[in-house]
Amino acid sequence: VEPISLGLALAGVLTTYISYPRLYCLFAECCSPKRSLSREALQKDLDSKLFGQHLAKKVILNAVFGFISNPKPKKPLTLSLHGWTGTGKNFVSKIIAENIYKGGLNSDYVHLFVATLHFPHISNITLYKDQLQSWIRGNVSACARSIFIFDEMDKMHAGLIDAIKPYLDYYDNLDGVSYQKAIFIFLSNAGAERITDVALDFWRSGKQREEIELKDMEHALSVSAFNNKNSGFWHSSLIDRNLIDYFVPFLPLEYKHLKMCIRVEMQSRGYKVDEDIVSRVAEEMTFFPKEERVFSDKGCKTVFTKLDYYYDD
Ligand SMILES: Nc1ncnc2c1ncn2[C@@H]1O[C@H](COP(=O)(O)OP(=O)(O)OP(=O)(O)O)[C@@H](O)[C@H]1O
Repeated sequence: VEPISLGLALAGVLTTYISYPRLYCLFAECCSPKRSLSREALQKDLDSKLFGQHLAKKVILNAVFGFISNPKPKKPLTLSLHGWTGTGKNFVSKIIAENIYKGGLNSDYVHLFVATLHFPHISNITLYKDQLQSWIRGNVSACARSIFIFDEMDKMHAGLIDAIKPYLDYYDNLDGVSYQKAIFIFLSNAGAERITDVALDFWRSGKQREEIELKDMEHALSVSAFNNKNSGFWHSSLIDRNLIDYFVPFLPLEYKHLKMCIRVEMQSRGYKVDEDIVSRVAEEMTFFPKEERVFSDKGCKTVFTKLDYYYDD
């Protein structure tokens, strides 16, 4: 190919890319993808991948889809996910991220903060506050539809989260930046005991777990519970100002849910599902309360490493 023709061809491709951003976004990741979130795809993902969390599924599907479909939200979407360890809080954040951005958690527009990793020293709190503010400001300036996930919120110093309070509020813009299209997801174990109490009451009275309704969890996730000194709750000021849109309860997982997690893992490793191994791995887990052994201590968290023992060749 002669250089002039090649140059013209390249220029043509470049012009097409610039004039048709939609075409460009087919090949590279874009902020605020034109292809808006598909409710069906998100629902399918939640139904097929997330086990034992009927309440979380419903709230998340409606909250995320409603927010993304709204062209002019008045404030960013703020979800606070609560529950026992290993019940799917990080996992669901990943599903949300993947349904909005192709790259999921690895997308340039999705940012994960882990309290003990990114903000370990209380003595550096002033520095962390400045860093967090400028990090969020910078990322939202670059992409309004940025997603921020804060893990281990109950281990985060309360003063630190106050630094992002203005960004979660109903401002059209702050210093020229609008945060109204951003999504903030907070993960914590706060309230897990109370959620478990409700689930246990249902189990003891012979009711189906799926009969638990959000209103049954109201007390478990009530402001008074979180403002209780012993609850370790971190964001009472965010609650006072009604800046959290949804409190999402994650129920403790039962034996049958562990088996579902193990089957998925076997399949993803390319093994044929062996029900005997599934039961043996699930039985190795520890359950509580001691007498009834209903809920898994670690949710689905360590089932995967236990599986290694059976496939060590
Ligand atoms: N409800 C669930 N349905 C399907 N898989 C699950 C569920 N809960 C957990 N898992 C599996 O277990 C892994 C660990 O769970 P995850 O990290 O989401 O727990 P978590 O609730 O965020 O726990 P922690 O509070 O300790 O951070 C997930 O990556 C997923 O593979």
